[in-house]
Amino acid sequence: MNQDELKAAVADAAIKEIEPWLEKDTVLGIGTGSTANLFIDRLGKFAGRFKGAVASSDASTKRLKGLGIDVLELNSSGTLPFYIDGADEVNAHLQMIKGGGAALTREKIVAACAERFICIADDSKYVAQLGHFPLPIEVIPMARSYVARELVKLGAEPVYREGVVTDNGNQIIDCYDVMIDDPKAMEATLNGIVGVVTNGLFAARGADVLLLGKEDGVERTALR
Ligand SMILES: O=C[C@H](O)[C@H](O)[C@H](O)COP(=O)(O)O
Repeated sequence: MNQDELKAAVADAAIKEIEPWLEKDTVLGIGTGSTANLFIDRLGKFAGRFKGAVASSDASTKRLKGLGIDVLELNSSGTLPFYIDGADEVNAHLQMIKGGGAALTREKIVAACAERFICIADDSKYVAQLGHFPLPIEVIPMARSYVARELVKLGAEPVYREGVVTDNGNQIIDCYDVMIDDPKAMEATLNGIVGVVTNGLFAARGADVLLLGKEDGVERTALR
């Protein structure tokens, strides 16, 4: 199976995981990216059977609406039963790096409001140690150079993702050469730099379930 087929397989598995919970008052949290898109496409056939979705990006909002799924405000949706999203890297503790598509801030907010985070990924995303994928950091534009200097002090090599403006009107710095020994500590340290809006480490709130697409099938890991 190629990578796209593995992504499709985990999207199918995620539908099976949540389908029994699709009732008239169910609101789902929905992620962003190519794997999340495959999930959204499959969710389309259930439009009308559940209340709607909270989306983590303008792109996912557009895709959901195009399939007839109502997109709701997070502030009036309360706690969501599920958040379904992909990852750029995921480890055995279901901690992740996310934000390759610059949607990390809204993803982290919607994930924080969910009872269960279901991560869907092909097995190229599975790593022993986070940090091979450059760690995205969303910054307030006027703080970009300051944040970059602070990142250098931490041993990272920050690179401005030129031309990218997030859905929140901010900018992205990608951090190369950071092997992350303690993801929770690193997440907290990066959050402490003035001007950082969000960093792409999802460690304090990682996933609860990982559906990992492998050549011999979808492997399900549940931590909670
Ligand atoms: O900002 C983007 C998100 O964090 C995505 O979930 C992540 O980049 C994975 O995307 P994909 O499924 O396209 O590999």
